[in-house]
Amino acid sequence: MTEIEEYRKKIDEIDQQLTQLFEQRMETVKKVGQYKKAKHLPIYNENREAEVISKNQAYLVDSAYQQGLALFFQQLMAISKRLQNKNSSTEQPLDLPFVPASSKKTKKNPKVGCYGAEGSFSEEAMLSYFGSVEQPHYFTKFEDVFSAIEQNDIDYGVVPIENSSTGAITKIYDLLTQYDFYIVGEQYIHVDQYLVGFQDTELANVAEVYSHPQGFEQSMLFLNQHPEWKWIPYRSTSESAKLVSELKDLTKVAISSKRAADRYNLTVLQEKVNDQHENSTRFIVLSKRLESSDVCSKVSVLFSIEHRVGTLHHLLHHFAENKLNLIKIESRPVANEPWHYLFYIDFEGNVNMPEVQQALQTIHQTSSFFKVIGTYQAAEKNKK
Ligand SMILES: O=C(O)C(=O)C[C@]1(C(=O)O)C=C[C@@H](O)C=C1
Repeated sequence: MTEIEEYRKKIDEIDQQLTQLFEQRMETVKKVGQYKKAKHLPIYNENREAEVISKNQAYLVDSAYQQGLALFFQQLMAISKRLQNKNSSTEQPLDLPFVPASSKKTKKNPKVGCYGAEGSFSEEAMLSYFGSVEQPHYFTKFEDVFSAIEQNDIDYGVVPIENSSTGAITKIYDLLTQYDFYIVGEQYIHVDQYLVGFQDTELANVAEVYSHPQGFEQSMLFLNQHPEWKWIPYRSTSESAKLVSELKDLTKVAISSKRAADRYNLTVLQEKVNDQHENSTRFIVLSKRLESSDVCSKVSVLFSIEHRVGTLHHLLHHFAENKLNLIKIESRPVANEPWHYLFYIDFEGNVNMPEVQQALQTIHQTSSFFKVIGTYQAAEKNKK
């Protein structure tokens, strides 16, 4: 027998013992599960799990294995919880207030609104998503879209949530926690920013440039070439174009879409001033109701966890365990609780898939706060 064969023989013997012990442990875990079911106790017991890990770490002779052993027991207990869950009928399926979704094309004259004015990127996203909209509503501030949904002035609201160059639009994430709404759709829009003004405006005479902070942020390289210009942040890029058009002052320009320039009779002074050529924004469609159908291929959840080492790792692990592809994670501070965070996760799947149900169930049990904030059809990313 070669040296490696001898080692492997030894490993095989150890594995056989481990397997026997694993089976014994699972049989016992099953009994604990039955006990918990009878006594209406929750499956997940955070303190007991911490105790199992620390107790066994203390048995180690070589402390270099501490972390590895902790991971080993975390995995083992994750298997236990799955087993207990499977054998327990007291576990309520996640109580999600779904309404069956009709196709977005067949919705009967919904009242729809978007952030920004006519000519805005949000309007473009709204029209791309819904096809056409009868009497669209326009809102100056992100929050206005949310309160219009709240007051039933509109059934659906379209807002930007993320830009490919500048990242998350954090205000929207915060509003998603403040309002109890759901994401029912998404739309990507290719974004090119334009410097717009009057036909007779000369760049050398410009004193002020108006835009939404996102417009400035996406066009930094261009703006840095004109350090003498004063940046005036305004409600949205489209409203900046509208304002410049109304002010009729050749020293004032705006950064906006070409559509907004056309809408407010302005001229393009400089094309595509955005830093990154591949610049696109992801918009979400919000509603008071959680809609779901077979075509939904993406799920968004919001949760918070205990402020302890390893909790996030432990929770994210449930996605991998259920072979679910995580698309995005975003964290936002919890209001009035310094250094505590809310996590937003988008992942691929449909809520009817058993592995999605399983992951949602476990995350629900493991997190201190949990909400499914949307199920929807993933949109095409490279929409120009
Ligand atoms: O001790 C329990 O309460 C169990 O259900 C067993 C077990 C384990 O596998 O050790 C499983 C899940 C709990 O979260 C804690 C521990």
